[in-house]
Amino acid sequence: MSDDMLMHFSSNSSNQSDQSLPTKIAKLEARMVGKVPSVTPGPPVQLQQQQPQHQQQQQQQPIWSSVSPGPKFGPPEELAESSDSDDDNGGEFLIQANTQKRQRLQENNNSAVIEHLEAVNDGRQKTGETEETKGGSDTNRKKQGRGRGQSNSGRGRGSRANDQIRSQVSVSTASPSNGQLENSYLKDNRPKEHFRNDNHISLEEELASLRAKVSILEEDLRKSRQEASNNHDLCHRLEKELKEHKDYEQQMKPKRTKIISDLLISVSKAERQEARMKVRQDSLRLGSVGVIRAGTIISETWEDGQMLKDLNIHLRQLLETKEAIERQRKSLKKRQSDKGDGTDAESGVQEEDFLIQDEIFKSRLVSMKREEETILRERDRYELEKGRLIREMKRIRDEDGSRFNNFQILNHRYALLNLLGKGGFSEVYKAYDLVDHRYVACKLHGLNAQWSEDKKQSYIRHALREYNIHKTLVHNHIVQLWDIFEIDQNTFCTVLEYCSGKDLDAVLKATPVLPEREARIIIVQIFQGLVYLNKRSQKIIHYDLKPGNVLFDEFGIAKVTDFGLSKIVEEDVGSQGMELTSQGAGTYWYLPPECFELSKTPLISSKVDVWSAGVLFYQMLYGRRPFGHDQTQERILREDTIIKARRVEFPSKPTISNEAKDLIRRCLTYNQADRPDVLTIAQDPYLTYVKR
Ligand SMILES: Nc1ncnc2c1ncn2[C@@H]1O[C@H](COP(=O)(O)OP(=O)(O)OP(=O)(O)O)[C@@H](O)[C@H]1O
Repeated sequence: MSDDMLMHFSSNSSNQSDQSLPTKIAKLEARMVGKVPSVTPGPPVQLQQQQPQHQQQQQQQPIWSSVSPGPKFGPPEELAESSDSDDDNGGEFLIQANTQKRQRLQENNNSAVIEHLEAVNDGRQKTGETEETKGGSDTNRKKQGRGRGQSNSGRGRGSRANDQIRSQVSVSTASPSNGQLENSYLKDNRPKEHFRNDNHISLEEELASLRAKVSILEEDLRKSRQEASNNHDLCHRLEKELKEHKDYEQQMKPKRTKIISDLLISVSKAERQEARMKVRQDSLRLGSVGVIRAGTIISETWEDGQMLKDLNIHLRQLLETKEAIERQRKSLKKRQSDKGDGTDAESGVQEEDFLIQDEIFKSRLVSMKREEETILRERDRYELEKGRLIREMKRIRDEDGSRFNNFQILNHRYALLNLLGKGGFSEVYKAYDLVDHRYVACKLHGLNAQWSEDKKQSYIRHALREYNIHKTLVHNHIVQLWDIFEIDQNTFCTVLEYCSGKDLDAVLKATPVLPEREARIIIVQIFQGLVYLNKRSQKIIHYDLKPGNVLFDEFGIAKVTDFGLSKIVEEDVGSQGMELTSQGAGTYWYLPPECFELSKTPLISSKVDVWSAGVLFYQMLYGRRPFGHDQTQERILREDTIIKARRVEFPSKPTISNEAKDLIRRCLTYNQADRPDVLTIAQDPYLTYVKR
């Protein structure tokens, strides 16, 4: 075997996955041809470079000189040309071609040998890289062929290299009669006896196992390529499918939106119908609004329904009977005292009869009292129902009169459904967010067209202020504000988290007194919301805490809402609080004494909310507000009711725990300076639920 072959092995195998394999093969081949001592481990090219050039020439000289250019191949120039395009030449051709090349190299003073080998090697590496990325393209094959010079054809890196190994190995082992090799062996002057048979066999075995390894690796490579190509196809197919899905989705979106909003509209229409039917039915029992005319003035009046009428008649009859019995009893007593000696001579009534008669009257009166109490309880219940009916009637009337009652879709996203209620300057609609797919509450703020431009601007400023405060608040016990947008010149909309439960005002109207346990968990949640407002870098005073501003979601979680009057606490504010510059129209029952200070600008702090929460808690427990319960707003102001509210009184009924009363006393501390702030009162054991 020649050095030339070694060079082939080394260069062909440079990109194999098992780097040591070609070296091994080369070493084995070298050993087989009797060059064992001259081949040291490591890439052969490197090996040759390390040797002095004259030594290389000496070693190569006999082989090259022994090979005469055969008539078949012609001059080296021709070979160089033909090798470029011919991919089908076998190993024999390669060896001869290289030999031709070598002759030329020798003529060039053998100095270009190493360069040539490096070029061949580089060319192959390059081809290997190109093929790895592009795999099997014709252009690459050509490049590869060129890169390998005459000795290589354009097949894949691994397979070509291995083919070459195979062909060259077979040349050296299976075809000892090959003229060139024969010649080289003979000229090398090495006796054939050098080859020991046993050694030869073991080397052949090793060679065979290496070949097997190579073919396994080739097979693996082929499979990996196949897999990569399959994955690529799959990826391509999935991408296509995804695009189709997206297109379909885009196409379906308007249809789906239409279906959803149609469904919502039919449900809402059914709800509207049901609500109106219920009102009609309840009106029969509980009453309705009638119209009375007095001259040109038309006013509305409430007319009780049959159930209330019957109850009232029953109650009146009961009272009349009671009065009659009282009268009877009085006359019996009179007769008894007139008789004196215990016998009514005229009527012959005995003393005992008097006593029995009186006992009958008394017993009758007691049972009538019981009956009266039952009727009164029933009437109270009807009164509550009547209140609810009146609110529902008002809501329906507001809904019928609203310009947003025709199921509009606002801002291309919010499908308006039914009216939830109407406030001072706003209508709140239940709506469906067609983008985020959830129910929301759309609060429609309408500016009165009659207002002056100044008033409109002031209202917008006010609403934007509320929005800017509210939008930053994210807490479980604060109603979330999602969005704001303009509808027209005089109307804009804020989008709020929808709370499907009643508000606390409606709850207390239906059940004026809550069990302490229920009231406690509500006030705890309100305080958690307040703590959140006071733990932010920009503290907020709600300033309008009242039952109507506490909403419940579907799970009964209480949430504070309506930040229309809230104040941002200035950073440099002292412990006494900040100046209340705009009083706002807070509800007087729930505001602390400092807010009624008229002689100077009041200083306020989070303690305002502590007072309001105390009033709320009291109201939930006792069914009435602690100060000015029966008074109008105007009267509270006129009579300085809150300014005089120095001490809170607790009714004897219902029975409330001392801990709850203590909390209320702390919240309703008259002096602002002595009253705990939100963060302090939140530590109260009654509000913490921690087992001690
Ligand atoms: N986020 C919401 N989810 C469900 N219902 C709501 C929501 N916000 C308000 N409502 C209901 O809408 C109705 C009107 O609310 P709004 O806040 O406009 O009225 P108000 O507080 O009574 O009036 P004002 O704001 O003028 O004091 C109320 O019955 C309230 O319970």
